[in-house]
Amino acid sequence: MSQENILKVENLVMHFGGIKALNDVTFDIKRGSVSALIGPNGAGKTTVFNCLTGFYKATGGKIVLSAAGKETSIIKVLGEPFQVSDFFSPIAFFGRLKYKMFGGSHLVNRAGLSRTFQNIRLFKEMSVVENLLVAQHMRVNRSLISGILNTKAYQKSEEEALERVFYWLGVVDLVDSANRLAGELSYGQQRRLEIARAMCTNPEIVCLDEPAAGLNPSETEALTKMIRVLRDEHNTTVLLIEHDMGMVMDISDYIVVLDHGEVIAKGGPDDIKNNPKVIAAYLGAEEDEEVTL
Ligand SMILES: Nc1ncnc2c1ncn2[C@@H]1O[C@H](COP(=O)(O)OP(=O)(O)OP(=O)(O)O)[C@@H](O)[C@H]1O
Repeated sequence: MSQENILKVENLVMHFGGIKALNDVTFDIKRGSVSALIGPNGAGKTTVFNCLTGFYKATGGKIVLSAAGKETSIIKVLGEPFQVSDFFSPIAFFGRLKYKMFGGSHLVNRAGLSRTFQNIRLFKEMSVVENLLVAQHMRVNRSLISGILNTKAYQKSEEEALERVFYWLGVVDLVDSANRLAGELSYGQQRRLEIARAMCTNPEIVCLDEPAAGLNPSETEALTKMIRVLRDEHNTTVLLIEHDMGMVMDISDYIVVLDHGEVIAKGGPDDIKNNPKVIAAYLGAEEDEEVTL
């Protein structure tokens, strides 16, 4: 994969019984970009996110993440079915067995990809700080012996985790709410906390599922600035699903449009705005009708 692309999705297929949610979805995401996945309701956007982040095991296709200095096949680390050829190659067999036993979405996160959810999923009975500490459990020193002996290395690891918490709370403007329960925060604050939680795992690419849903215009504007900060000051690639077209066109370097589980257009905001197929998909308009997004 070219160094320019952080994510390569090739011929992705996802079936739920008889429902073909995704059919041959192919796109690349450039490192350091803000990209958007858009499309009408039911187009398959969240299903793509769920396949990328390991919540679903795709029925077919390839997803390759180029982060943390290596290429990771997301479908492989989730545990693929055995192939007949594995029985002639012990290396291939044990490679697949390892991921069947120990693979999962935690490895996708460790490989450098994290996400937020369309329906906020915070630990509402825990404080803001605790939510961000829990998110880091894969990165901190988890040795039982070190914990019991409270070793220097253990203390240092805890201090670093706390520093990361306050760093990201600063970025999302929630330092003043650090000790409040997550469930007490306003909707917009909870959305920002979800972003901070995703960023605490130090991802190279973050997938935001409808980050502006339910936000008022000034909150959406603040969110737009925050996403630019992630890209420009933290070198994080951002892939978002969003229905707010004003925000998508304003912030995106690249847009992929899905309809009925298929990619119907890809390109910059100007190409997408004027693409008759996209207009037709969104507005149910005829392709030659004069409608703009
Ligand atoms: N777990 C599931 N089981 C069965 N069908 C599913 C499942 N998840 C998604 N689908 C189906 O896949 C299709 C795509 O759904 P998806 O949620 O990905 O669309 P979307 O583009 O994210 O829509 P929205 O903008 O409304 O969130 C829909 O027909 C949906 O019913």
